[in-house]
Amino acid sequence: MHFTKMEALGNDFVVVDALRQRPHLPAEAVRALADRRRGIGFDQLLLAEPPAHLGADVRYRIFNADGSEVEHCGNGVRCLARFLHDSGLAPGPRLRIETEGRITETRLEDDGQVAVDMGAPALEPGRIPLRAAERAAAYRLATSRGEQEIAAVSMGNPHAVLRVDAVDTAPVAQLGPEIERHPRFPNGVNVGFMERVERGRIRLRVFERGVGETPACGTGACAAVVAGRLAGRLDATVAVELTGGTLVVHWPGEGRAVWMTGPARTVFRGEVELPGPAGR
Ligand SMILES: N[C@@H](CCC[C@H](N)C(=O)O)C(=O)O
Repeated sequence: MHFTKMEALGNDFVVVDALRQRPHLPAEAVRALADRRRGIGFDQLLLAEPPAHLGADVRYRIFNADGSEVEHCGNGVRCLARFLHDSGLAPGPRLRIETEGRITETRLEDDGQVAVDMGAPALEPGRIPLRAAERAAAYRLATSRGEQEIAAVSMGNPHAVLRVDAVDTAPVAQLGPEIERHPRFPNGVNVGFMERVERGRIRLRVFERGVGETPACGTGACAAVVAGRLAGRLDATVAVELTGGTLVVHWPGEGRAVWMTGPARTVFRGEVELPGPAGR
């Protein structure tokens, strides 16, 4: 299978062109390829397929390193736009990319950055999904470290956002996996730890569902800005400083789309033998 290894702020991807090849990629093959010693290594595998929706340039599917298929990936969609452009599959600077049930518009900027319209966030518990009687600005979750207050946001995929005083000492490794699989989130959840620095700047670490802590998470950055804006603590444009670098997120407010801008880069291209039925 031919593939392209890409990264955005250290969040890394294997992009597979399934327009010109037809790889068979069951969950165990994705897990084997994700292995950083025995495979290629990545946070997500992105599969570019022919679009099902009229007016879309391409459809793409997203698989976490644990083999689970998910709904959206903010850094991934920027890498996919860069891949489609650089490989000549969609040469224009503006693309319409189809993911599960939504069209995402991307724009390649003159300075090499990629901007993406991430759509409007969903905040109703049923759409996240979160088990809660009604929508609230904050929910209380029982954890082994006591009750935690979280905001819950769907950017197409589910996010819990916790406010912390200092992101460097936040209990990401302890609370991340616990909240990721908390019974209140029936589909699991990505967990963001957000430190507000000023109205236009936050620091963020994200424990990604199906992966673990990553250097950057695009949908996580958007969810954190939405949560901070709804709490009245952030301006419409925010620099989100993640471990791997900075994303700029712009959200005018409820009912409006979130825009995110940041880098997306090809690291190398390669060919890999797909793991056989016995995983060899
Ligand atoms: N890296 C991502 C998010 C990928 C999906 C996530 N782990 C999930 O399970 O929803 C991003 O940049 O948004």
